[in-house]
Amino acid sequence: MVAVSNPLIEQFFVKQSKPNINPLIIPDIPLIDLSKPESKHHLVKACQDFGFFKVVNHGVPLKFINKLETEAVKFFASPVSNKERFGPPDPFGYGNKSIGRNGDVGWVEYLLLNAKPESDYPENFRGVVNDYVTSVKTMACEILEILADEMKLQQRNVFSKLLMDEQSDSVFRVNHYPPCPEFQENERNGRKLVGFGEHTDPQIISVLRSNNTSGLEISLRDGSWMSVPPDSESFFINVGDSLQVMTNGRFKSVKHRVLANGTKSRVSMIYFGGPPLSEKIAPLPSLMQGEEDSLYKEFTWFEYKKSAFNSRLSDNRLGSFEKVIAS
Ligand SMILES: C=C1C[C@]23C[C@@]1(O)CC[C@H]2[C@@]12CC[C@H](O)[C@@](C)(C(=O)O1)[C@H]2[C@@H]3C(=O)O
Ligand SMILES: O=C(O)CCC(=O)C(=O)O
Ligand SMILES: [Fe+2]
Repeated sequence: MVAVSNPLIEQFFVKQSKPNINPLIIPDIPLIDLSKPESKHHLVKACQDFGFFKVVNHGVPLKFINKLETEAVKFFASPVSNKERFGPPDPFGYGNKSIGRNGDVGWVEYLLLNAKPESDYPENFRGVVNDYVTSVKTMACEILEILADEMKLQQRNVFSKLLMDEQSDSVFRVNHYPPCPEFQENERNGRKLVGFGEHTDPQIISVLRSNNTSGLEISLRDGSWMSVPPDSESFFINVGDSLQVMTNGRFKSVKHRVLANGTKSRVSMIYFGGPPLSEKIAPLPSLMQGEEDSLYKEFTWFEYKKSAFNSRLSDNRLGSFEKVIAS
């Protein structure tokens, strides 16, 4: 069979992909059960080894999750003219296929919102997003506080206070990856349709929940891609670039991407916990050992965010903030 060569579709295929992981050596995604005290001992290792883990018994009420998903499904199913009332994203609002301002595209439509409740949310999202974000933020802060405890940092709120701050620059996003029937043929030919191209998240921590459609993949240390089995009852946590810097590279900001599907639509919702714009992002002094040097130049979240939003999705955004250490 011949692959579809519709030029409009072509741009959504992955150009060069590192191999998928060898099925014989698939590692387990770290699983953290927040109701089990012993689970906390695995958190630091998960952030160091993967920068990614799954959370169960998270305490986020199911009714908040379901209400938000219902509204999201309704919104994306509404006429284009309705959705476009909320676009284009500048930076907040409705977007379709175009991601960011620098030419990235994906087989996705989305709503990007300020995590602080705002009156320009689509009507039905107002209270619903607030309930959901408040609850997810509480869970993210609990995780960040356990991490601080486990790393024996004196201030257990050293990370979480950045999300709790009135000025916290946090973002909320709902993504919809519609099925692409034209893609089925290409899938059989081993081609991959990109929903959201490979990238790391710039913030401190991202909390992701999706419906039961697969698509999310994380990049492992050897560069192979591992597919994350979806689980609508759990949350997935990504370490962001800022947490990598604050831990002087001990935690890894995980590279990830989403592949779209020929038949099933994927709906995901992600809270990106970020610090206030004026916050200095630097390795925590209390974490540095002996003569340990900072791996990064000094910058504020404002400076990093500005540089991130001028970059392409797959760029190594932290690269220009790394120090050249003389050997
Ligand atoms: C191509 C881009 C989209 C993005 C801004 C950027 O220039 C590079 C980072 C991208 C990202 C990834 C994580 C989040 O989804 C996001 C909202 C963010 O903070 O950084 C997106 C940005 C976006 O979609 O505008
Ligand atoms: O939609 C997803 O599952 C992940 C999307 C993502 O990584 C992002 O929006 O930054
Ligand atoms: Fe992401």
